[in-house]
Amino acid sequence: MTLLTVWPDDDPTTVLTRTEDGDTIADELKQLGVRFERWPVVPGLPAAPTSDEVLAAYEPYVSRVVENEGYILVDALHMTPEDTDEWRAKAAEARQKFLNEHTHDDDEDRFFARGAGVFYLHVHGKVYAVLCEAGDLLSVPANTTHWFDMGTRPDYVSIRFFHDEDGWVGNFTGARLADSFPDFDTLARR
Ligand SMILES: CSCCC(=O)/C(O)=C/O
Ligand SMILES: [Fe+2]
Ligand code: NI
Repeated sequence: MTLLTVWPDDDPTTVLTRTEDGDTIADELKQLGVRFERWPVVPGLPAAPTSDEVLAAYEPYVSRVVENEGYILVDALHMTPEDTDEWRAKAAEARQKFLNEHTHDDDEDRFFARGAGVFYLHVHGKVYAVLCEAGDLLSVPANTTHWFDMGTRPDYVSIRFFHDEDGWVGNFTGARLADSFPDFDTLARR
């Protein structure tokens, strides 16, 4: 289940909000300008799908977001566990990059077609951790300070939407709050 946990940004031991209720999560996030939606999960995607396979499966939903939000580039990323040291090294490197707090000049719309990941939004002196699971769309507005944890064994397929041809560009703040707050493995284990 999707999970929202909120802490003061200077006290990861004090939980201000913890909810798995989709409507409550959507309402809380709306106050930050963040869109949260749930789409029906399409079964039968390959373990390591191509972008085209993922986009075809979710075509009507993807088209609606593209039309409503004016996106010009859409792709799908996947992390599919492999039992090799090479894969584990690649996964650890990918994880570390997104654990660094950053912003984007573009909105960050992500739909999870499989698996899970946690977006940590650092806004108004609080940290909002959204554990997204398959079927969740999260739209983080441009310039929102955040980090992302895919966990120690990343396993997800995510559709990404962009307003320009440059694709993913992160502006790193240099902060590393990720080391103080419960990580993906901890939140997903509940
Ligand atoms: C779930 S897609 C990979 C994460 C990403 O693109 C990002 O910017 C996280 O903050
Ligand atoms: Fe990001
Ligand atoms: Ni691949």
